[in-house]
Amino acid sequence: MTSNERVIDVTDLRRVYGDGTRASFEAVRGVTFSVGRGELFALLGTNGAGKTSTLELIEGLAAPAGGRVRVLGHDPRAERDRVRPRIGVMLQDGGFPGELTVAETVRMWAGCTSGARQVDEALETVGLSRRRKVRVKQLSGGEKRRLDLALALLGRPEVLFLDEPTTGLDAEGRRDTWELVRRLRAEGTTVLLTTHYLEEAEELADRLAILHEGRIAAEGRVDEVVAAQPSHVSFELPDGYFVGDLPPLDSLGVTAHDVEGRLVRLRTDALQRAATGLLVWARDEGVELRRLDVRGASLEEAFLRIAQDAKGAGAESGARTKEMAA
Ligand SMILES: Nc1ncnc2c1ncn2[C@@H]1O[C@H](COP(=O)(O)OP(=O)(O)OP(=O)(O)O)[C@@H](O)[C@H]1O
Repeated sequence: MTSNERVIDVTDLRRVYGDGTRASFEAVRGVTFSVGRGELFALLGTNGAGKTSTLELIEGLAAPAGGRVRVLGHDPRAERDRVRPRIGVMLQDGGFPGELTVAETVRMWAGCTSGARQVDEALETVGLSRRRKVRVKQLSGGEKRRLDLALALLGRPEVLFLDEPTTGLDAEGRRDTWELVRRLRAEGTTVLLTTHYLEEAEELADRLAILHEGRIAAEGRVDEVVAAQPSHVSFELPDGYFVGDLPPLDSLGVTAHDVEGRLVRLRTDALQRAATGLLVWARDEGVELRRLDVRGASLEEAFLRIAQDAKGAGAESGARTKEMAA
């Protein structure tokens, strides 16, 4: 369920590390996007792309070097008192005292949260009830992530920020968290999450942005981002045939091809036309296309391509400049 209300609105956001006296680094370089009420927006990106840096600006934990952030219509930093009670934040590392038990940690946190859930309910929600008496330092990495999530949910937030919520969870834990996030979203919670897992974005996100080196390289619904990528067909040339014997490749909608030994790889934006044309040709010739592989574009491919393209273009990557800090 989404609406036109922009619950999160980010315009030309910039973040610079360093104080200008040493080499500074611009980690977020003009990021713009918005998230509607009840929507789940995923920020994807390679290591160091700027996901956490962006999230922290939106959470009001750091001041932007440029641009504008609004959460629920307010500046999350200047108007922290108006924003903080309505949001839930799950950081990458909650940093809770290791000596406290799980239940004590939740109780302590609840003391600072208005309208907090009961401790039992909070632990039940994330599947930690049986670990309530265990000290935080004895929890596994995945259990710590669940505790972080329980604390983010304590105040029944309207807007939930999740920084890599399933890192360190096993497959079942990840599914459980996805289920919980889906439930929260169905109840109307707006969610902004960062993740390394493409499957997680595919499973959960209404829309996503792929960040690369501090900029948004692609944005939209999963199907829109994927549709911008080519599909692939590959097969082995039948004995005695050459590429020139195939039907004209442009008539099949093929945009690029390469040949390695007998293996032919085609790229196309018209997968059905290319596949049908080849199969009809093979049938008419009475030959078999061995090792035939017909593959639609995927989010993974979009992601890898963006990273690769940027690597090719990226002499400026990692540029550290002083003037950016100004
Ligand atoms: N405190 C800091 N001082 C200087 N540079 C920093 C600091 N924190 C992050 N950076 C740099 O900013 C860039 C973006 O980091 P950020 O943690 O936002 O990326 P990320 O996309 O969240 O990465 P990851 O997926 O690895 O968590 C990286 O190049 C990182 O080295």
